[in-house]
Parts: sequence; C-alpha cells; structure tokens
Amino acid sequence: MLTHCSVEKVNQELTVNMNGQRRIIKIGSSSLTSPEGGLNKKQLAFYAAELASLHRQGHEVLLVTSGAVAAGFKVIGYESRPKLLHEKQAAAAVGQALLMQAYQEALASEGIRCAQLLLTRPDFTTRGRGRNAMMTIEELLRQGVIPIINENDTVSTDELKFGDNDMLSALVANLVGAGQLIIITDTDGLYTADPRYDPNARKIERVEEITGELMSHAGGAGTSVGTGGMRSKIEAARIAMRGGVPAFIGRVLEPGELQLAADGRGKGTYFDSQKNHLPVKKQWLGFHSTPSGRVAVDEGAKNALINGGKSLLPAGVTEISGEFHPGDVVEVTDGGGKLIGRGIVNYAAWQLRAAAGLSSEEVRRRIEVNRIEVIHRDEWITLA
Ligand SMILES: Nc1ncnc2c1ncn2[C@@H]1O[C@H](COP(=O)(O)OP(=O)(O)O)[C@@H](O)[C@H]1O
Ligand SMILES: N[C@@H](CCC(=O)OP(=O)(O)O)C(=O)O
Repeated sequence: MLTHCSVEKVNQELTVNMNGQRRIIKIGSSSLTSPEGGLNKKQLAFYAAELASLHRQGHEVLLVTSGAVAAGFKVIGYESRPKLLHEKQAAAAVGQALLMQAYQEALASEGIRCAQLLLTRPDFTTRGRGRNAMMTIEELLRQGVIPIINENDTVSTDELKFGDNDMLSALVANLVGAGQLIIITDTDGLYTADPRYDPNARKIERVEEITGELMSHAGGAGTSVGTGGMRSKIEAARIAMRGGVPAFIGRVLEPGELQLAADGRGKGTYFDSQKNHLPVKKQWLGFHSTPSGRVAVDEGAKNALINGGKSLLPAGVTEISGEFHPGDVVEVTDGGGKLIGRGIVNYAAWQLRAAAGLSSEEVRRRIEVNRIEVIHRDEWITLA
C-alpha cells in the first residue's frame, strides 16, 4: 500500500481537499519564543499579520498557540524551561497573560479582534462541555473574532493533559469541522529522519496514510522550548485525518507563506484527509472519551471486531479490569495486552465478570442485561 509519496513525485500531485474555509493554525513555542525564554514579539507580530491576511481572504481563522510556559519562566526567575508540573503551571500563568497581550496588540493593529479560550481534556471528553466550547467558538467566528486557544495549564494535571498543543489543535479541528489544520513549526515538513542529525534525510511532500513506518521517521522536540517534536505532530495529523480534516505541517517564515500553506503550495508536508472519515460519535469514542476500564478478548473475538465488523459477545471476553457501568467507554485489548479498540459497554464490570467466556444463551439464563452484546458494533472503534 502507498504510504507516502516519493520525494520525486512532489507538488503536482497535491490534490488536497481544502474546500472548507475554516482553518486551524497551530503555532509552537519554538516559533514564538527564544531558547533562553521570553516572547519573540517581532516573530509573534509577523504571525499575527499572516493570520490577519488569511482572515481578510474570507477564511474563518482559529489559532491554537503554545508559548505560555516559554514566555513566563524567565519572568518568574527560573533559569531554563521548568520540568516540574507546578513550576510549569506557574510559568504558564505568567506567560499566558503576556502571550495574549502580545496577540491582542498585534491583531488590533491589523483591525482584528481576538478572544482567549483555555481548554482542558475534559472539555472534549465530556459531551456537554465540548458542545459549550463549540457554541462559543461558533459565535466568536460569526462575529469575526479570532479565537486564540491554549491548554489551561493552571488546572491541567498530568492525567488531564492533552500531551501537547499539537493534539489540542487536532481535537479542536475535529470539534469545529475545520477545512484544514495547519501546524507551523521550525522545520519545513516531515523528513525521512530528523534533519538536525541526518544530512541525507529527504522531505516527504505528501502523506496519504500514517503507518508505523512513517511514525518511525519522527523524532522528538528540536529545541529546549518545544515539547512534542515531529512525532506528536504526526499523531495530531492522524487524528485530524481520521476526522476528515486535511493537515499541513511546515514552516511559515516569509509574508504570504501562511496563505500558500492554506492553498496547498506551502513549505511543508501535506496530509490528506481520509475519504472514509469517522462519524462524530466514533471520533468522540476513539479520541476524546476517557475509558473507565479494560476488557481483554480472545483471538476469535479480536478477529470478529477488527475484520468481521461484528459486535463483541460475552463468549470472547477473557479478562476484565477496572470498575465500569453500562454506557461507559472501555478499552479492548488482545490476550497480550495490545490495544485493539474502544467501545461503549452494555454491562457493568461485575456483570461482565460473571458473563465472561459464557455462551450468549447461558448469559441470558444467568444475568439480567439489556443487550446481550458486550459492545455493539455501532459503538465500537478499531484503534489497532
Ligand atoms: N523526521 C523529522 N522530520 C522533521 N523534523 C523532525 C523529524 N524528527 C524530529 N524532528 C524535529 O522536530 C522539531 C519540531 O518539533 P518541536 O521542537 O516540538 O517544535 P514546536 O515547538 O514547533 O512544536 C524540528 O525542529 C525537528 O528537528
Ligand atoms: N500550553 C503549553 C504548551 C506547550 C506545548 O505543547 O508546546 P509546543 O510543543 O511548542 O507546541 C504552553 O503554552 O506553554
């Protein structure tokens, strides 16, 4: 199967689907701050002008920006980017205000208003909160305001974190049904190896599907202020693609380059959206929900779920961990503990412990359950 184009094939094949006018732009710390800490205001003003230009072209523009920790740590008195959670939170609390002030001033000089949205993971994993965030964003866009989004670092503990803002940008892109996700970074796209270390690394212009081989090309962060590196950007692109949103990862350094990135002519790598993208319910299940437990299944059930498009029946269940109730999301693994997917479970954990390994007939005789399927195929997503 074709995974990514050869470097020779390049641009003429860029038939990226970018009909939607709604663009999510993600800017990383390394593009906005200096390694010693503090905002690079000139650079930030440049991006603001690029956003303004895109906005004037009639696009609905949403910005996901990092930089709060990097902007704030020096002001607090830390010598380098802090590692401890409470220090990062303190730095972000200082830096976020500086970051917003800088965007607000820069965009105002372009005649554009902006708004701050600070989100945490539960804003996506709890359906009502996700809807509220979406309604707010919709109203801001209707009023011509650019929403500026960052993680709410002050209240995010490690378990609640998105991981990094690359992931946040993909979740936002799916939430608002964006036409394109543009991840701006300090390198002009994805290479076959980290170009900092491998002079023979070749650029990949276009990706149709993200495979394990492609993931293996990607390394960690390039600078002391960046966090996720190329790997987290590809993960973000994967989530956007599965949600039907095409993505771009690359560099925007000269005036007009953001528009070029939006037009399919940017300096970076383009990721196609998948034709059979997931319906919203399955996106939520796969990428936004928080599993309450784990269910291991045997090989027959694994095959039925992944290849047969079938529901999971009690007979295929071998192990249960965690406490869950009907309607909760559980992770499903194979016998070796490898994740194969997630689904909405119809049993409480205690019921499933009693039903595991039994035929459906036997289960009906012994336990009162609303549905015999442990997970119905319509409430299942394969993640293997
Ligand atoms: N295969 C690869 N192709 C391109 N860049 C890579 C690759 N692997 C690792 N990188 C590194 O990822 C860095 C970008 O990630 P990061 O430092 O987290 O930036 P940001 O702050 O923009 O999120 C690049 O500077 C680059 O050195
Ligand atoms: N919320 C953090 C984001 C950290 C982060 O993800 O950074 P990056 O890898 O530069 O996008 C901040 O604003 O500092």
